[in-house]
Amino acid sequence: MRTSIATVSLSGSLTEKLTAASRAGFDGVEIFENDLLASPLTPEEIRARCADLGLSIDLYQPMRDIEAVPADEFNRNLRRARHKFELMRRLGADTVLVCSSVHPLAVDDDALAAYHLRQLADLAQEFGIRVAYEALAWGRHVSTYDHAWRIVEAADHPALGTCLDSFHILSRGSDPKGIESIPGEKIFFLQLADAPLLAMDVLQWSRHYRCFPGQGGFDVAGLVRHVLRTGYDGPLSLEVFNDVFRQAEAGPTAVDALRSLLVLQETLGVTTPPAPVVPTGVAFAELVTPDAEPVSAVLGALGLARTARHRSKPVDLWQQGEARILVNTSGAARRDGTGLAAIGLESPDPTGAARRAEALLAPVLPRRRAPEDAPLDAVAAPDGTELFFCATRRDELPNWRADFTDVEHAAGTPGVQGIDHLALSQPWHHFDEATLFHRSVLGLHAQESVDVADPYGLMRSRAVTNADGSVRIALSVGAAPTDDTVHAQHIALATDDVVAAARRFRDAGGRLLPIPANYYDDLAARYAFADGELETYRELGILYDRDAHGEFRHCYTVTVGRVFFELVQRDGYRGYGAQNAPVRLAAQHAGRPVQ
Ligand SMILES: O=C(O)c1ccc(O)c(O)c1
Ligand SMILES: [Mg+2]
Repeated sequence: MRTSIATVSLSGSLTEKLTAASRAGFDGVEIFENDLLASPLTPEEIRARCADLGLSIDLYQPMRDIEAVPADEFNRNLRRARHKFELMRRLGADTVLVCSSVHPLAVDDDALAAYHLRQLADLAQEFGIRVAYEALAWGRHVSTYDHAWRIVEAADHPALGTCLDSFHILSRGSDPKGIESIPGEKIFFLQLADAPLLAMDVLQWSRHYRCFPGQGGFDVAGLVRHVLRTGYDGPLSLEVFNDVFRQAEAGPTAVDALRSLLVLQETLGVTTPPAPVVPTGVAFAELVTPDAEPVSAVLGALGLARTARHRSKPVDLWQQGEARILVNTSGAARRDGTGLAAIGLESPDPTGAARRAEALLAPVLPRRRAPEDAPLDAVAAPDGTELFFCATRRDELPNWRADFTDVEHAAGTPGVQGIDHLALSQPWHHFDEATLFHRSVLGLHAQESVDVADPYGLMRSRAVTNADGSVRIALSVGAAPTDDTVHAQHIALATDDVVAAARRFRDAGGRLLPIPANYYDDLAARYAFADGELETYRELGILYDRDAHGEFRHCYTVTVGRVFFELVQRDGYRGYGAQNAPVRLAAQHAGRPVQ
């Protein structure tokens, strides 16, 4: 199907918006009136720019407060409409959106509304223009799609149809099944937006919190299914008013937007991109650092051993059990300190996984490798983390491990069994995009988002996982864009005895994050522990939580660069210790070196 996006969904000048929509691969745009008014380009120049960019202008919008108003007011509206239709002729746009009136003088009179819309359609027809009437969820007298349709039906004019907007329909809890009784050719336009399920004023909800389909809580695909049954063959057009997208860079937002429509069409069975290849484990996590020494000291104390070195690059493999951590000191390594740069995901079909990623607009990374290295497919996540699709122990497939040569090493200390989860902080304007990316590109399941209090802001966190929990990635975003505590990343290592692992770490010279005594007093009030248990936790800085599935004990190392480690003992527990995160964040702030 054709894809379109309203310019209001993207940041920047009109030219920047059009360029971003075109680069992402959209077929058309809805031009939002304010974007045109603020543009130095003439309508003819905008038309030419769109043509050069391969974009059709699918809708001009909106016209407001047209119908069911007093006669003199309506006559002024017709005069205004004539101006706009002339403008649209210059633009080469043939459909205009009219949203239901919120005018204080508008009357509750469907016959009058139909009469006015018929006159407007008569005028529009002279210009070869079609009028699409949309019910705003907060319209004064017309606020539901079926009501708007009844008026359009009564007006009975070939240049008048309706515009359906998933936000207005689903935010009011209307049943979208009734859409099927509208003839497809009378649905002149379809606008799509999702939104998180919030209990708030619907106008504020619409103007600030809309998001792309699949990023909120509405069944947008279900609604589109009803629309398609009518025979509607116009574009799927995104109209998303969102405070974050207004500030984010237009280019990535447009890609995120188009990805949402690709996934939607897949859900509807309209297209069949390569199927998701769900990762089955974490092959490795790769840290880049300007100085290997501090991070190597922490890894050594955690019981990992430096077992191998890349044969052509300055990359060491540290290992214990199934936990594999690469430490990369190459020139490409970040100058801003130690960071988590790449994740190796164990994939049943690495090539298929890369094809899926590419079909969903993930940037496929060039294979920066020596001729003898294993050809690894990799894509970039929205935060820039490189995701490698790996086949670690399958002889028939290229194995990244074969690029490493074993080095002599002491055995390391058993205790750590594998990587429990990875926590990646997202740039503040990429959070919804990151969730949709991990779900759609990698086929991971997104859990509910949780809010965590940080002393200097609120952190949102959302985990994406595979079915058996062997891949768990916790995505988070902080309120303060420059706060490096909130922006730290971490690697959580699984152990079946966190007390022993924490002791060994400390005895080997490692520094655990100290946790305040008040936390343990509270734990004592909430749970009954065996004699001495709480004292041990207090001594080591071990945190405790419990859910319906089991108990959770965990502790943290101090931070190196932007990275810290967590030791995790998960006895059936399914969460991530969100209950304890505020205490952990406060402790990390307190422990930061004074600047
Ligand atoms: O919020 C508004 O005013 C507005 C304008 C045009 C639309 O299509 C819409 O859904 C909302
Ligand atoms: Mg709309």
